Amino acid sequence: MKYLIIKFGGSVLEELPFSFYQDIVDIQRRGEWKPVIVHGGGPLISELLTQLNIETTFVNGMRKTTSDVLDVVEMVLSGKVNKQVVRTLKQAGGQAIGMSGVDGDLLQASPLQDSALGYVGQVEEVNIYLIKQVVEQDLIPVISPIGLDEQGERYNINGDVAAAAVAKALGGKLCFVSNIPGIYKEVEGVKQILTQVTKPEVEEMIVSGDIKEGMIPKVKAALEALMFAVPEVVILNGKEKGSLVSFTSGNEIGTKVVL
Ligand SMILES: Nc1ncnc2c1ncn2[C@@H]1O[C@H](COP(=O)(O)OP(=O)(O)O)[C@@H](O)[C@H]1O
Ligand SMILES: CC(=O)N[C@@H](CCC(=O)OP(=O)(O)O)C(=O)O
Repeated sequence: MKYLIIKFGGSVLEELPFSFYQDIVDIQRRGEWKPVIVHGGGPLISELLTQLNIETTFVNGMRKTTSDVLDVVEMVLSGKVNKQVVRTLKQAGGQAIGMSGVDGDLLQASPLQDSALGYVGQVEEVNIYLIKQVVEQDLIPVISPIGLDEQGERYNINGDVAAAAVAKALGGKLCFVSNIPGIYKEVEGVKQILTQVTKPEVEEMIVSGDIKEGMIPKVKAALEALMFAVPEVVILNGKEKGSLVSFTSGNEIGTKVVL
């Protein structure tokens, strides 16, 4: 069974064309690939935090998460965004089931070493049996990135980190769908999209500042996934119609991350 882990973030969520969801349903129907969705929703979380007058800051693309922030993160991701994605897949003719990483120990987590980030977690284990059961029922799993530790404490997990963990556990291809056509690099004042980027190049671009903000956890997660049995990782633009189908058809699209 070939799994395709599709991660889309808040950057593109509101702008994804309806055809993007239809493409996911089509891919599932054709049967070669089993789509598993992991989503983010960072900007929507920030919006609600601002409305509630709760301060929010990021360190290297990760949100500092106090317990007040954590409540809002869970509300937005596992409530609003997760159900919106399930609903849209239904409108596109598919059947999806929304799950948070909290449900059925789907994302077993531990706190990040960086305690300055508060309740931010990393994934220790993924309950792939649950995902496989759902997939066998011809349902598309839609996963929100909140994890639980052994004591039942919840953690905010970056969506890219969660998607890489799911891809690693399933050994599937990983597709980061974002609002940019790939990773760009400025060469003599001109922005160029890279068709492929290697681990040493990524590391250098983080140091030079060419890769910044939300792109940092994305490329780090991509490299981590590649080091553990994920056959392919690509970053592509969800606003570009047909981009996902193009990727599953083996065409060169977006930026491929390689070791
Ligand atoms: N070198 C780069 N190439 C492309 N995007 C970059 C780069 N460095 C930083 N970014 C930023 O990363 C963003 C994507 O990350 P993020 O906003 O977290 O997206 P998502 O919500 O899809 O996870 C882009 O919109 C862009 O602003
Ligand atoms: C720890 C951490 O940063 N968690 C993210 C979870 C959502 C997310 O990853 O959203 P995007 O995919 O839209 O970036 C956050 O709180 O914003």
